[in-house]
Amino acid sequence: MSPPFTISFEARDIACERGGRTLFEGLNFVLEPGGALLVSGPNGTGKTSLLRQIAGFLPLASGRFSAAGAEAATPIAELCHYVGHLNAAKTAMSVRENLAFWADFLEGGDLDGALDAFGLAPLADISAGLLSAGQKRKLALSRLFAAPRPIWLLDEPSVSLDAASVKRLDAAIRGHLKQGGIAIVSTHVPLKTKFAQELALGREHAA
Ligand SMILES: Nc1ncnc2c1ncn2[C@@H]1O[C@H](COP(=O)(O)OP(=O)(O)OP(=O)(O)O)[C@@H](O)[C@H]1O
Repeated sequence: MSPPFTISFEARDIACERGGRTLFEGLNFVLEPGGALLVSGPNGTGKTSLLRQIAGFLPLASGRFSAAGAEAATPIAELCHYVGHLNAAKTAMSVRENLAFWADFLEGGDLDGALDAFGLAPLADISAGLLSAGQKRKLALSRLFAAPRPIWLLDEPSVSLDAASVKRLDAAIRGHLKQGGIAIVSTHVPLKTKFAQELALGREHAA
């Protein structure tokens, strides 16, 4: 699937239960191509859970997600890149091998673009296990460029990043939106990215 993207994404009447508790219910939003959603709320209100539901890792208690546009027949999970708290890197493999794995697995192939996206080219032959926390996060984010996917799900993507890298992340999200991509982002760090909508999850289950 090559940019520019034409997918729009709808969440209708979404509910989430974890450990027998209802975290949220009746969530609705629509994102057009180029739209970004900021998911906010105190700790424990379900930001990660919502992103994991969209990525297909967590079942819906009710509701449905749907996509419309040229690639709408593709399962939602295959339209998404999910970058969560875990960096999903194989520690014994080099940076390049990790990205090559993802490019292959996601049927992409822009390995050089992925290595350049967050400045990892000089570290290409280092084992991922030897990277610093910030470098590991950059490796996880570089996956966004290993294969084009229209919907980016980013859970606290700036954690461990230095100021220059946060700017790079911000610019990467804006570039994705310009190509018609969609970004759904949970962040406590202010970004220059213009979020079309904000979804503030409630406080009743905060801990
Ligand atoms: N596997 C699980 N079983 C039961 N409850 C869980 C499970 N995983 C998470 N929870 C609970 O679900 C709630 C929401 O967690 P979630 O990680 O989605 O919140 P969050 O808004 O992303 O929080 P934070 O801002 O701290 O990252 C929390 O109360 C958490 O304890």
